[in-house]
Amino acid sequence: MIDFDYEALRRLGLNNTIISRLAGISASLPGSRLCRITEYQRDRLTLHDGAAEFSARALPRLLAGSPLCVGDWVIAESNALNEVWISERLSPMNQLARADAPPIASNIDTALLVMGLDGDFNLRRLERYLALSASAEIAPLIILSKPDISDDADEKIAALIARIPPGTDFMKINGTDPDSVAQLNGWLGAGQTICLLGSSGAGKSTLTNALTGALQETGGVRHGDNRGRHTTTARSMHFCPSGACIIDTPGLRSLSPDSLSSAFDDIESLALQCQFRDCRHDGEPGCAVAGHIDPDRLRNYHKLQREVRRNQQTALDRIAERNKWKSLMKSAAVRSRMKRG
Ligand SMILES: Nc1nc2c(ncn2[C@@H]2O[C@H](COP(=O)(O)OP(=O)(O)OP(=O)(O)O)[C@@H](O)[C@H]2O)c(=O)[nH]1
Ligand SMILES: [Zn+2]
Repeated sequence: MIDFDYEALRRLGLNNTIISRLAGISASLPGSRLCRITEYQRDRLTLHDGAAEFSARALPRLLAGSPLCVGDWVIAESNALNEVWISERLSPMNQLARADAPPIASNIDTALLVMGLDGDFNLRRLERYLALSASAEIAPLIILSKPDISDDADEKIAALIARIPPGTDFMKINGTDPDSVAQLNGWLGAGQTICLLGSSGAGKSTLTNALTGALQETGGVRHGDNRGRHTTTARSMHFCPSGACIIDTPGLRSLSPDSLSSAFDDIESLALQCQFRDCRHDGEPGCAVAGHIDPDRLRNYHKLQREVRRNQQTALDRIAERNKWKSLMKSAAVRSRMKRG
């Protein structure tokens, strides 16, 4: 017998299709529970059973099959040591996944494709996200963020309309304005699962924070969540006061130097004209980039560059870099002491 509290789990997205899939599952231990995966970070899984969230691990036999992901419905069993193990996974209704990469999220009602009306605006990238949601048969909703800081929003929206399939929903939303965010209410009914996709800096966390902001407890499920403000480093599920579940994801692919160059080819081609070959576009003399590129976009570029570098570094490289910094800081401190003294 598998225990579950329908009312509580409905707020986590449980529906009749998933329940019907329980039929084929036989639980081996008494106290087996139906749960949803709310976070997946390296080998640490977090589950919610409608009453509480807790950590769990997957039985090796599950790890051998198709990978688990946030949004999956699973059966959890506790052993005598009070460890929670995932023993079964219910086949998902749908799944956002790319070839050759772990799945992003499953059992999704709407994919929110978040794209800034600033330098983030990129119709080719948007088409990749549209293709991704179409291949999973998940309804897309395009969110054009940062309308308040865009000076050519109308032109961008005209280009968007000319490019996307007719009938594709889109809306302008300023994630920092609650009235603007309220336009999303229609998509946030109880038990709806929304997945946010978009590049780093597009405004996904801002939107998640705005949508989950209010803290309140309802029916045993923690709605409005206390993960606090975050930048997206892991895929995780958050709960809205309205009863919807939001899955926030980090930028789609782990970045490669090539993908960074193609996304920022304007910066990289201007950089060829900087006076110094190793110019960091941070106030150096003869810099061709700094004055010509939106400062926010330049900041994001630097952030992503650091990310790429970190991905390429080995642990030894990182230690060497830290030591180099330490000795630089030390000699700078000595110099300033000498100046003062
Ligand atoms: N003016 C304005 N700023 C916004 C809006 N949405 C997001 N921002 C700002 O844009 C920056 C990046 O937003 P985030 O929400 O952190 O972006 P993200 O998509 O979560 O990025 P990652 O966590 O790196 O994946 C932050 O400084 C936000 O305050 C908006 O609609 N208007
Ligand atoms: Zn420069």
